[in-house]
Amino acid sequence: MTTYLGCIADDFTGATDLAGLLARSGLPVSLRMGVPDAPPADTAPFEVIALKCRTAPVAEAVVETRRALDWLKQAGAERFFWKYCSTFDSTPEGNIGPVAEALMQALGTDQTIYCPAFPENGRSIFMGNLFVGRQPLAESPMKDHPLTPMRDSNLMRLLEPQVTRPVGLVDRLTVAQGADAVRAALAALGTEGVAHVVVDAVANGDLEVIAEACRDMPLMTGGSAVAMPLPSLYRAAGGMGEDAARFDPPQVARAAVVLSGSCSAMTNAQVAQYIATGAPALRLDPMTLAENGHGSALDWLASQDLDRAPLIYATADPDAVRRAQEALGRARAGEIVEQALAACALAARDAGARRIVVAGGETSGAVTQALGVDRLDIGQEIAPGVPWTYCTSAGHRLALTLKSGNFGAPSFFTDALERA
Ligand SMILES: Nc1ncnc2c1ncn2[C@@H]1O[C@H](COP(=O)(O)OP(=O)(O)OP(=O)(O)O)[C@@H](O)[C@H]1O
Ligand SMILES: O=C(O)[C@@H](O)C(=O)CO
Repeated sequence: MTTYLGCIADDFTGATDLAGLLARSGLPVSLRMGVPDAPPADTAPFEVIALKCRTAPVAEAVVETRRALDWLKQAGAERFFWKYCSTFDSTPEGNIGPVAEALMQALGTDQTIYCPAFPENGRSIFMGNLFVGRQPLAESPMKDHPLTPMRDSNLMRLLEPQVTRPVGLVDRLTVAQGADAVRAALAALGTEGVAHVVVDAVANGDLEVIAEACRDMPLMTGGSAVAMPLPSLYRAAGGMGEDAARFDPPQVARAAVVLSGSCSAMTNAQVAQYIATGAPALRLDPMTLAENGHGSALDWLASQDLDRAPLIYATADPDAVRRAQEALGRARAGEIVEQALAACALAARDAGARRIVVAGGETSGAVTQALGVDRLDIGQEIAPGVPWTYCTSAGHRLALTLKSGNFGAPSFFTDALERA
């Protein structure tokens, strides 16, 4: 099947978020975990490749995204989307800007847009400043993120040190005038040599305007929501087969496990609420893991009734995360936890778990890699940007949900388990 849009996501929860929003169109979306080794076959109109490169060294992220681009080109895609976090998570070195520049160069294009807005999840952009709910990004809980603390809310200032060419803005006043005004503003910026354009959006209507204005750009970049209108726009333009069947989720056994490595404020609330329901829960402490390994977590898991969906979590408040990072280093603390949760996922699968709920993008990357999952089919959305997905791991059909740190209601874990 022709691929209309080739998407590259910088983490695994971000990729399921994007795939879930594209799938709202009813058109088939295929999500590949990492760049497939085999050349494209059995492709969908919307292909998403999930990478784990949000916090990778810049050179590594550029190489991986270029490989993904080549695969998507081979699949026939002519337009591309670079998906990063709706809270613009990146280190001062990158990787959002350097990857965008590398993709632009490979595609021979001089301009792209940056629109991480996701109004349904409270992310809006006004005058180039990103808000999380009513708080500027740098005053939101994102200031304490374990890997990418966000200490500035201005997207132009965040992007400038990451790119070599000029950065500009199309503001909300222009977006409010419609797609032609956005196109004209982009063209005017283009004549001034502005390659990287942040575009304001505060509501889904703004995203529809922006998508309409930018749908023919070789490369768009942003959060998932600005891509959401694209399937309908491409379908309306004609030429897209209507016969592609929507994915029909399989029945999976009830046995489940919940694995949480996200330390976001929302995941902290979700863990607390799930424990309050009486669910069995085990807290992992990075310092203890560093000293003793994760054997005792596996022993605990082996003693659990998986029909009660036990929770294993390293989720902690910012002070506890800081203490662990001071003792072990930021990257090492993260890795130890990711390895432990990945080992728990494998053990749970081998013990019969067929529904696995994972919280956190890096954590999801570690878990899906451990499970050897290379492709996910997109099922029902549990919360905006968090669908159930289905895959095969060691011959077992599994339902997997990869929850972005900040997404979902406080009742998310129960909500998820009630819906698959
Ligand atoms: N108690 C802890 N102390 C230090 N680091 C931790 C702790 N618990 C988890 N981590 C690490 O923090 C990181 C959390 O990142 P992750 O991407 O999984 O969650 P997130 O950023 O909230 O999710 P998303 O990227 O979807 O928004 C992981 O590397 C995880 O291993
Ligand atoms: O855009 C978001 O907020 C999420 O899809 C994400 O990328 C979390 O890692």
